Amino acid sequence: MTAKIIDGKVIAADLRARVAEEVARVKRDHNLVPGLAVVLVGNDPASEVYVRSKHTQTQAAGMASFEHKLPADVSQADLLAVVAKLNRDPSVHGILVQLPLPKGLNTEAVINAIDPAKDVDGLHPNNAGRLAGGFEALSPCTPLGCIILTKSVHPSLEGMNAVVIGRSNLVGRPLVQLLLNENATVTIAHSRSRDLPGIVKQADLVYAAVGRPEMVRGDWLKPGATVIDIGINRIPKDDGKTRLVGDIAYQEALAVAGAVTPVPGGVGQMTVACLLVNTLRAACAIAGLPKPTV
Ligand SMILES: NC(=O)C1=CN([C@@H]2O[C@H](COP(=O)(O)OP(=O)(O)OC[C@H]3O[C@@H](n4cnc5c(N)ncnc54)[C@H](OP(=O)(O)O)[C@@H]3O)[C@@H](O)[C@H]2O)C=CC1
Ligand SMILES: Nc1nc(=O)c2c([nH]1)NC[C@@H]1CN(c3ccc(C(=O)N[C@@H](CCC(=O)O)C(=O)O)cc3)C=[N+]21
Repeated sequence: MTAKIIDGKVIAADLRARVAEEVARVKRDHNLVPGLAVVLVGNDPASEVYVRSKHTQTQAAGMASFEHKLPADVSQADLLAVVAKLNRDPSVHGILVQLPLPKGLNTEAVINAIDPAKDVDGLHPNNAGRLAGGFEALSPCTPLGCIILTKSVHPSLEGMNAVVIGRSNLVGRPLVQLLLNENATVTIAHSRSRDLPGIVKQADLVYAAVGRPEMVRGDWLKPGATVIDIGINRIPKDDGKTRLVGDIAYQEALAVAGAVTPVPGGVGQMTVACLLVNTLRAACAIAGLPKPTV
């Protein structure tokens, strides 16, 4: 058996095209140009790659893109002042502060300072709490992308056994909430879980958001399972360059699973596309317009 490869590139491109159509519509009918501001502190090369692709794709969708690069030694007060300015700026509808922040900065205070209406990362406690309560909320982009990729294989997740490995505020926890909203039965695993292979064996849907290269082995999987690999790990190659691998042993998974997402070309593609969706949604909500159809 060889698993279906879920093509994040194609699904993300389709989503971005639908966002671009809606952006053109709100521009034409309401003179509204959704704007996304990204704040990058320091110069982590991986973050710079992500921020650049976000910038290109935001503009390609017809939205405004603003970048704020701050030195790694920026003070907490100066960073908070940038956030406050973006909160007040009417051309900005989405604010993303790239994480992790350099040591010495208080991440929680920075997230709390973002206007929840512009919190396109869904990290502000208002949004995280609303999501956990089952209320409408801006939800984190990576989990949103995971749900879309899963539904490309299983249009309904009702009653399926899902295992989420990882419980971060950015990925694992919000993914659990979105899966509950889809009526899946959800198990949450983490570094203190016992018998992870045994837990994964029960799952129709496996989500790995750990940050450990190829941790989930093929023989952990239930045959036919749908496997969504969220991990992005940079591994050194012999030629001095690096390659990306996920948290799942991809070649092994292909032989056992029903469907698998590749890394790169899977979840990462969806994260950026969903950021555009959230920015469009935030812009419409702030402007008092009806919810967009994407
Ligand atoms: N594709 C994309 O768009 C994105 C990819 N990522 C990638 O996803 C991965 C996870 O990111 P993030 O959630 O931010 O990472 P965090 O480091 O915040 O969280 C990792 C989680 O994995 C758990 N964990 C660590 N070791 C083990 C283990 N041996 N067994 C089981 N669980 C373990 C931790 O458990 P505990 O809570 O007990 O410490 C924690 O909950 C990374 O590779 C990151 O690069 C992240 C964001 C977006
Ligand atoms: N506030 C905040 N929000 C985030 O959503 C956030 C963050 N901080 N910090 C870092 C992580 C990581 N992340 C990725 C997004 C896209 C790709 C992506 O586009 N990946 C491509 C490949 C990129 C490459 O080749 O390097 C792919 O998987 O196909 C990867 C990783 C968002 N994150």
